[in-house]
Amino acid sequence: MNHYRSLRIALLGAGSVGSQVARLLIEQQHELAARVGAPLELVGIGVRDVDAKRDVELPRELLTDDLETLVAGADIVVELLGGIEPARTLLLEALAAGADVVTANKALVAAHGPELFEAAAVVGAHVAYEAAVGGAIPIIRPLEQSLAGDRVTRVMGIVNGTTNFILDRMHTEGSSLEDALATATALGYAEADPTADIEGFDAASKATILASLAFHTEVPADQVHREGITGVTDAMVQQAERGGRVLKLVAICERVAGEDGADRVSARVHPVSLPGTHPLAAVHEAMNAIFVTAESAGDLMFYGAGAGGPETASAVLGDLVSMARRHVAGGPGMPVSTHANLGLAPFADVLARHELALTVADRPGVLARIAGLLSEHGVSVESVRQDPSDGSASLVLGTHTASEGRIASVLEALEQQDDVERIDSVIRLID
Ligand SMILES: NC(=O)C1=CN([C@@H]2O[C@H](COP(=O)(O)OP(=O)(O)OC[C@H]3O[C@@H](n4cnc5c(N)ncnc54)[C@H](O)[C@@H]3O)[C@@H](O)[C@H]2O)C=CC1
Ligand SMILES: N[C@@H](CC=O)C(=O)O
Ligand code: NA
Repeated sequence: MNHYRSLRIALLGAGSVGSQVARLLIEQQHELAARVGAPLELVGIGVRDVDAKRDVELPRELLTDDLETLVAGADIVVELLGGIEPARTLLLEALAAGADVVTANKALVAAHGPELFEAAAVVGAHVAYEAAVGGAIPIIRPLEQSLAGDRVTRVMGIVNGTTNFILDRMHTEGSSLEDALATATALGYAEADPTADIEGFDAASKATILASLAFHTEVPADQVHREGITGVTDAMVQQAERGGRVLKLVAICERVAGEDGADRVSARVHPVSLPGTHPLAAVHEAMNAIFVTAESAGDLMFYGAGAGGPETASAVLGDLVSMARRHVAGGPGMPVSTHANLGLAPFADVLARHELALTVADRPGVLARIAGLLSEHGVSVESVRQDPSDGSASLVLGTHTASEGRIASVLEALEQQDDVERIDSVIRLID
């Protein structure tokens, strides 16, 4: 039986995720109340246009375009608007009034997390954001709580459903990036502005969040090296396939030892080419998979739906139940841990193997000259493939492990080389 008063839930946004959260809150209200020990009363749903047509039918009397007033009376505010403003201001107002906050907004948490956490700490409230990374996959809570006693060394994986969907369709169906993006958008996976997905901003926001949690360090979003998938061509997809490989967009967050012996954090997002037998190669459609390596726990793998309305709503409701239980039981929100305060490793120091595809003049000694140029920059060649065609040749060079800085200077030098007609592609290799 519930003896606690109803908890007032204000929902901001009724798009792909928000409409599903509203539906589930209404359909499962008795079950949720039993789990929390108090009824969860959806007091309003903040929308732009109360008369807009929606896929999910929502009670008209709950819809309002006055988001400020809605937030003012709430115990828990669930933000599913996306973007920075007005989400940031509304959540700061909610926290200042003592409400807990649940959000799926990785862009906001990555850019303004510390400000929100600080505002929550002042009033003993909490900001929960499980849905912000990996959609339905529990990954925030494992890093924040389950692994709080371990020393995480690496978090790596596929964290953007839209780009995984696109690359998967390019491989399996020969789709174009544009067509596959249109399908991903129709399925509710893409951001309101899908540039965030395809240019890697969304994955970089998630890398910021993962690295900050894993390494107990504030990692500013602009310190995450970011490359999206707009440079991935059909030719690159085919070239990967010829080698039995698959292209994926990955986020890699690592604790690395600097030359002075001090640990630093490296966080980066870019496409990689990995063997068809790699576990990440089996992550299809909009699924996500995240590997966490910790000193005592060893390797852990988290896999599931990284995007989608109902899937993401599951993580939002999980946070909501948890926040609601805290209201019933009492006690302050959990503090955010940034005690390690590690420095950030320069991207130029990151080590990787690369595959360079070049179109070169088909004349004697080219290969030797190019290999010599790489060697002058401290990069050694591990493998070479050459296909002659009409006076020029396509050359695919696999390098041994080299720093990103050395590879950048090799690419600059290749641009100047008379033998090199063009650099067709550069992709990092994962084994
Ligand atoms: N769609 C997905 O698979 C996932 C989305 N997220 C995050 O969840 C949040 C919501 O995403 P979606 O539901 O996909 O977006 P959406 O674009 O489908 O929904 C957002 C809704 O908020 C409304 N909105 C935006 N600004 C508003 C304002 N100022 N006043 C009133 N209404 C406003 C929009 O009109 C839209 O209906 C975003 O932060 C997104 O990054 C997180 C994980 C997965
Ligand atoms: N647009 C995002 C949604 C989930 O975070 C994605 O495609 O992963
Ligand atoms: Na999640």
